[in-house]
Amino acid sequence: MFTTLFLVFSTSSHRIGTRVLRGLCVNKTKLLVQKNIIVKSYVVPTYIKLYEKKGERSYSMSSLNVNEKIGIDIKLENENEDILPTTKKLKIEKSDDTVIIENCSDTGSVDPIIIKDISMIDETSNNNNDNNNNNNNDNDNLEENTDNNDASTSTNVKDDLGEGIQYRLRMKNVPKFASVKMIKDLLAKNGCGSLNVKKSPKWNYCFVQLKSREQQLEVIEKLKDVTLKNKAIIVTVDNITEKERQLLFDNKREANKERLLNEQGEQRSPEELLADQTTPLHRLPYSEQLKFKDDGIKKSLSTFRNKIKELTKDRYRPNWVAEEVESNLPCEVRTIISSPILEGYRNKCEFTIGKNLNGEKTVGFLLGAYKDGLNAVLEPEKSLNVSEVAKKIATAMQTYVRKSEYDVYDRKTKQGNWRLTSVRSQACGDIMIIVQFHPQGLTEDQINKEKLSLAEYFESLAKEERINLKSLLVQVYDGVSDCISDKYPYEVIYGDSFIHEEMMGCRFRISPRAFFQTNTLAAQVLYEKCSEYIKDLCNPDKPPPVLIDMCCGTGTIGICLSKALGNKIEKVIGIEICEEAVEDAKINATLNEIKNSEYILGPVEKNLRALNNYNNSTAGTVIAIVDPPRAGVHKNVIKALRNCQAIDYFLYISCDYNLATQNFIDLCRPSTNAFTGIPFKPVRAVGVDLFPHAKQVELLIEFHRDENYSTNES
Ligand SMILES: C[S@@+](CC[C@H](N)C(=O)[O-])C[C@H]1O[C@@H](n2cnc3c(N)ncnc32)[C@H](O)[C@@H]1O
Repeated sequence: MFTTLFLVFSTSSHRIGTRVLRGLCVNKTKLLVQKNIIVKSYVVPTYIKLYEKKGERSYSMSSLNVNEKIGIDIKLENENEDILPTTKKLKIEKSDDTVIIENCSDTGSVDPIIIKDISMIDETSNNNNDNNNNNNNDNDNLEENTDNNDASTSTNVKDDLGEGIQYRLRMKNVPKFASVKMIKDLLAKNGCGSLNVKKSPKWNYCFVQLKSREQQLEVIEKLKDVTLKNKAIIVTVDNITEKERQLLFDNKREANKERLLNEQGEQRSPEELLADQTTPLHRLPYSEQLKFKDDGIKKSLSTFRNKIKELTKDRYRPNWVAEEVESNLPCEVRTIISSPILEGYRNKCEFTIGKNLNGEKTVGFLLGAYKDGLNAVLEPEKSLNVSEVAKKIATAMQTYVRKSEYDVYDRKTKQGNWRLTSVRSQACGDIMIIVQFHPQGLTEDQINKEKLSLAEYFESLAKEERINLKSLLVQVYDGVSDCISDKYPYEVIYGDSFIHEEMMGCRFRISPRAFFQTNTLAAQVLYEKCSEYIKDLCNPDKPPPVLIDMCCGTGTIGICLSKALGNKIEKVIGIEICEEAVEDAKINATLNEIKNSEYILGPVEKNLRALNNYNNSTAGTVIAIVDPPRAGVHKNVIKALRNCQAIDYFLYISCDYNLATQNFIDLCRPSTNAFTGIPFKPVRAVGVDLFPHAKQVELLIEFHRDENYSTNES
């Protein structure tokens, strides 16, 4: 009865990680898994998948469900009497370096199984398996391991990686919206120090880079029992050599390239492919685009209502959820407001410098992501949302780069110098250009010479083309990210280090790192809507309101609203994480004669004293407004809002309503130990289209304190 079994062990949710164990079933008396150093920190798995190899490349899968900590039931989905009985009870014992799983089934008809000499590899080292429940991925995993399934040759592959080993950990159960910063903070908070983290917004996992095996083990230990957004973090070792990493990456790229090219057939021209990528709704008439966005908003708000319904099943149910409404919407949702400008509306574009399909140096957009295998750059000539002046600058940069003695940066070989050009072209005419350059060992003199030449080139272009170039900056960057780095400095090589924009009769200074809404004219419509909502909330018989502008950027919302209300605001308090933006906000308040303002630098979740100050205020109204990044705000912000008795009104502006839904839920859910204070209720909502031809839309929701809550609660 010899057979080869593959086991996927997953630990209990609050413990370490998942591993693939590859082994040889010797006979059916005992299942023995010899552990290596990594398994040291393992606890008894709660979830096991067992694969039985049938022939060269065929596998069947069985589920082994853990029965508490002392045993597991085996249920063979693909039953094979020769190998395992239909259902087995297995007992698990573990010592420091061994896990023994033996049959304790009372049928006793078949002896326990022994699997020994098992080599252990990381489940994730050779594939993209992020989901233990994904059979395909598990099978992929096995496919990759079949070459070496003879237990006698087993080794801990991660110890034999040889040269260029990268000590990595894969952290799973990380919310997609979690930023690198959020994860770094979590690591630092748990005593792991400042570590390098790699994460894409599409991943529900991330990689943590370490210097040694010892550090790796230390971090694993420190991350035991750590949770993020209420989910236990699962950590697995994911060591890899640079060569292996590149190979995996190349293979994946090739596969993706094939997939992308075959997906829609070859009928689409590269320009169409790019248009579908950057402006996926461009084929629809604008009225249909608006309907698409309106429907999306309504669907998401209906989900939000259902969620609150669910949470209030056995307890107080607020009126806005209890009432039967055909639309199932939580509040009045007004028709989406269109953008006053449909084309060329983007005031910020980041162009990649690379090679086009003919191998010529080009400045434009990447056709597909580099990781997807399509790394040709296409000129933005036909891009609907790029302004004419930004196109002109991209073309000029391309001309410059084509003549340059330096090559464009190659994302694969990491050779070459010219990397990116970012163009800010504000509605008022101000232009900022940032050029990113890889030093590649050039001397300071060589780099300075290049900066000088670039400055002369753009200065004369600005004169010839009547471009209001206010700021030209260079970032010398030798990192790997494909974006303008937040950490590396900028050097001003022409003009100032900032530009200006005008909106709602106000003027704003914008520094290179500061956020500014990408469609100025539509943002003005959005802010006008906010001021309309706020005017309705202001009681003329009461003292003027205090406005708390969370994630205030350069101070736009607070300043515009203050002006729109005829400066009848008691005070504007802005909280913002980006230092340059806070500096801008302070200057902008002065520029616009807003005297009663205060700006706080730091994450809003850690700077809520602005709210606490008003906790017992009985004077005027306090209105909070938040316009957070895509992922929404930290739940502590919502907690503080609920607990701040002075705040009866809250405006939420979201550019990703699906991601913000959790914030809406936490704001409106019945009081719990975690979310104290009287909940809010949605009162009205409206979408404003800041992104014609793209899928995003801004959603403004007005929330009020649910005044019926305490009296109705049973
Ligand atoms: C969508 S922008 C809105 C900016 C501004 N309200 C406006 O309309 O121009 C989000 C802003 O939140 C800031 N931000 C991101 N995370 C933050 C945090 N945890 N605390 C405070 N500000 C944050 C960003 O730097 C950015 O300026």
